[in-house]
Formats: sequence, structure tokens, C-alpha cells
Amino acid sequence: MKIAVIGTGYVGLVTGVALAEIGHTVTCIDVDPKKVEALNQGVPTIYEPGLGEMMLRNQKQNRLFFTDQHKLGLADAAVVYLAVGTPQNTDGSANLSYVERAAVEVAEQIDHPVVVVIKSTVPVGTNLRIKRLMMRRIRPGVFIRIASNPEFLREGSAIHDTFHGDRMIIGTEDEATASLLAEINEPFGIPIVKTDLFSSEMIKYASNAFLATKISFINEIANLCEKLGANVEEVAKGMGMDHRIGSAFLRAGIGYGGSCFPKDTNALVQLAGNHHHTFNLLKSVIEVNNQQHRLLIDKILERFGSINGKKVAVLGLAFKPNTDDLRESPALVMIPQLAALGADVIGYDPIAADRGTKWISAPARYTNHVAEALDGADFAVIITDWPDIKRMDPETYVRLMDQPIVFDGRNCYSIAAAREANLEYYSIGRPNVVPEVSK
Ligand SMILES: NC(=O)c1ccc[n+]([C@@H]2O[C@H](COP(=O)([O-])OP(=O)(O)OC[C@H]3O[C@@H](n4cnc5c(N)ncnc54)[C@H](O)[C@@H]3O)[C@@H](O)[C@H]2O)c1
Ligand SMILES: O=c1ccn([C@@H]2O[C@H](COP(=O)(O)OP(=O)(O)O[C@H]3O[C@H](CO)[C@@H](O)[C@H](O)[C@H]3O)[C@@H](O)[C@H]2O)c(=O)[nH]1
Repeated sequence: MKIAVIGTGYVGLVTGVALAEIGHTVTCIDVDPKKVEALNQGVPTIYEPGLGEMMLRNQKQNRLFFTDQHKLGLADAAVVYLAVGTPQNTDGSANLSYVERAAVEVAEQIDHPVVVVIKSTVPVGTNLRIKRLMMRRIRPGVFIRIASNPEFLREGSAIHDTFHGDRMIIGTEDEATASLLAEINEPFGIPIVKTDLFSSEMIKYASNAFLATKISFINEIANLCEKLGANVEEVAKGMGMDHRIGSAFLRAGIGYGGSCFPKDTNALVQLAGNHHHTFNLLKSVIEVNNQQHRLLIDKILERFGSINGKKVAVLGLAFKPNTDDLRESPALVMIPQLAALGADVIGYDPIAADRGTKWISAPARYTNHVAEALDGADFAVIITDWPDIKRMDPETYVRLMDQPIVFDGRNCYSIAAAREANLEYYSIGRPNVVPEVSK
């Protein structure tokens, strides 16, 4: 099948590469000529384990192409995926201008029937609205069908998720379109759920909102555990063994970030509000998450009083491990706050260090060497549970820092290991470790 994918961001690039991998001929189109140039040279524009090799293989086998010319990319495509961004408007609602622009571009260029598949996360009703928008612009005699096929990949494990997802959702207006999409995606071997357009759009928002709810719920339990002397990891383990609850997404921490949960929860609250429904539960989930981002600062101030002039190592800038994505990362909140309190901040990230200066508007230095960040530091703050940080022996902090005091937003080490290393250690929802000498 000849397929065009519009947008080579996270979702567009992974979708394009994966569809080529299962045998389709795919042309990915992006308005950014620099991205297209890099991709044409075989250089992936996002950091995603396993993506680069798969991309190159399919380019070499002439199944995967990149262009910034819509006309060229759409020329003989039977199916066109829209995978452009749907960022947040200032009021929290989803900004659909990129989807609309891409849809208009397709409508004006195509001269043959196509199925338009919306991969972007869009509010309920958008697919239908986009179809109508396109119908007003297509040439006489050209026919389009629309499908909603929301994406569920996680950054950092996008390739794995694409080939081993729990389900694929296909929302359509007619069985023929649903069957065509099922046939295209059949080689992925993932269970396919066929449904209507509106339900498909809602499944995406409801799924992200539910996962965010699990995280905020366990974070609230963690905050209570701290007050009551329980250990949230023990609690999450005990809860998660009940299969009705499940153990996934019960890791307490500094709060969720990333390009999806924050914006999609806000968009669902807005969407509900537009229909005179106050989504109280989700509003609280968002509020708890915002509070959670500030929690470590409170702990730091409680410990030190003032951090003016203190050297702090911030470990991890990305919103989660295995990605260089800083969108809505707790680091964006934490580093400016630390700097505003007078701390001398040095940020470490194994992959995203060079993005620090560009993304974070606060006086701070950045490095991709963890030892350089820790050297002579008065305290450290862990934002991202990168494998190399988790693997680090807690004794390393004692060896490198001026004062071995760690505020861990991701519960990277066991309480026993911190105690054994004589580390002063504050984590989330677990007992503090304060060695005798520090008391
Ligand atoms: N990032 C994720 O992990 C993820 C996962 C699931 C769903 N989603 C959803 O998928 C959508 C895309 O997310 P993303 O993170 O890949 O976005 P992104 O912002 O990283 O990338 C969007 C790309 O589209 C390009 N673009 C914009 N308008 C265009 C046009 N008219 N023609 C061609 N190219 C155009 C941009 O240049 C950019 O490269 C969003 O709706 C998002 O919510 C994202
Ligand atoms: O138990 C947990 C699990 C996650 N997180 C945090 O939650 C955020 C999101 O993590 P994750 O879901 O792994 O990453 P994303 O790449 O943002 O993926 C989410 O958002 C995507 C975009 O919509 C969806 O496609 C995915 O299914 C959905 O998991 C990160 O900050 C994590 O640190 C926690 O704090 N505790």
C-alpha cells in the first residue's frame, strides 16, 4: 500500500518507519526542510532506541522516503496519515491549527480518492469536522474517507510499543474503511478494536486521563505515607498485586510530565467544560501533579533554610528516561526555582544536556558527565530515573559531593542502600535517611 504520513515529529516518524517495516511504501512529509534533509541523510531527528537502524534499513530498501513537498508525497498515496502536533492553547484546549492546515493542504493537492487517518490526539468531534473542512476544498469528483487511529506509543519505548501494543483503535464511519485500515495494520499482530469516530477520539483522552489519575493517586498516597511513616513502594506493591488495580503507573515521584499527559488532561477538562460538565476528578489530578512538581523544593528549604550560594547538581532534564524530550519536564519548573533561590545550578543529562540552555530560562550550566555535576556539590536533586543514575552506587555521591545530600524525585535507590552508604537521602513517600553525623 502507498502511504503518506504528514508530520515527522515523534508520532509521524515512528508511524512512517513502522509502516515501512511491515512492507508498505511510505513517504513522510514535513514542512521543516531541515528535518527532511537530516532524515534523507539517514539521521533520525528524535532520540528513540532502535529507531535509527529500522529507518535506515527501510530507506535502503526503497520503502521509506522523506520530502517537504506535499504534492510529491501525496502523489499516489491511497492512505494519508495526519500526525502533526496538537499543542495546548493558553486556555488549556487543544490547538487544532496544525491539523487543520495539514488537512487543507491534502484537500487542495489530491486528485484521487484517499483515506485520511488522523493519528494526532484530537478532541471528540474533530475527525468529522476535519472531513467536512476537506470536503469543502477537494476537487470535484475526488472522494475522501476519514478514520481516527489514535497513537498510544510512549517515548523511549516507541518501537517496542508500536510492535507490541495492547490494542489498536480504529474509528470510522463505515465498515469498508475500518477493514482497509485493519488490513494495513494486520502485520503488527496487535488486537484491533473497530469503533465509531467519536468513541475512538474519546478512548485516547480517557486512557491518558486515567493513567495520569493513577499517578496523581499514588503521589497523594505517597505524601500521606510520609506523614504516617509508611513506605509507598510497599503500598504500591501490595495494591498492584490485585489484578483489578494492576501494578503499572503506580510509581510515586515528582509528578508526570511530557508532551501528552499535561496537555491532554487539560484539553479534556476544557472539552468537558465546553459541554457544561465540570470534570472535578481530573481537575484535582492536574492540581496534585502541579503540587508534586514543587514538593522537592519544600523539602530542600525545610532541610537548608536558605540555598543561596549552594551548589546543586540536578540529575536528569528529560521528562522520562530514554528520550531527549524536555516538554513539560519537571526540570523546567525545578531549575528556575532553584536558581531564583540563589543556588548555583549544574544540570546533568546523558542525552539532553545541550538542550538545557535553550529550553530552561534560568542561569545554569549543563553537562553530560554526571561526575562533573556532582563534583563539590552541596546537594543533588534527581529529576529523571535514567538507567545510569539508577545504576550508580549511592556511595558515589558520598565520594564526589561536598555534602552528600540527595533529594530523589524518582526513588532510584533503596532506603537500605542509602543508609549503608551514609547518604543523607530524601525520597518520595518513603522514610528519610539521615546519618548520625548529619543530625
Ligand atoms: N509524542 C508522543 O509521544 C505522542 C504519543 C501519542 C500521541 N501523540 C500525539 O500525536 C500528535 C503529534 O505529536 P508529536 O509529538 O509527534 O508532535 P511534534 O510537534 O513533535 O511533531 C509535529 C511535526 O509536524 C510537522 N508539521 C506541522 N504542520 C505540518 C504540515 N502542515 N505539513 C507537514 N508537516 C507539518 C512539524 O514540523 C513537526 O515536525 C499530537 O497530537 C500528540 O498529542 C504524541
Ligand atoms: O508510574 C509512573 C509512570 C509514569 N510516570 C511519569 O508519567 C510521565 C509519562 O510517562 P509515560 O506514560 O511513560 O510517557 P509518555 O511518552 O508521555 O506516554 C504517555 O503519553 C503518550 C502520548 O499521548 C501515550 O501515547 C502513552 O500511551 C502514554 O503512556 C513521565 O513523566 C513519567 O515519569 C510516573 O510518574 N509514574
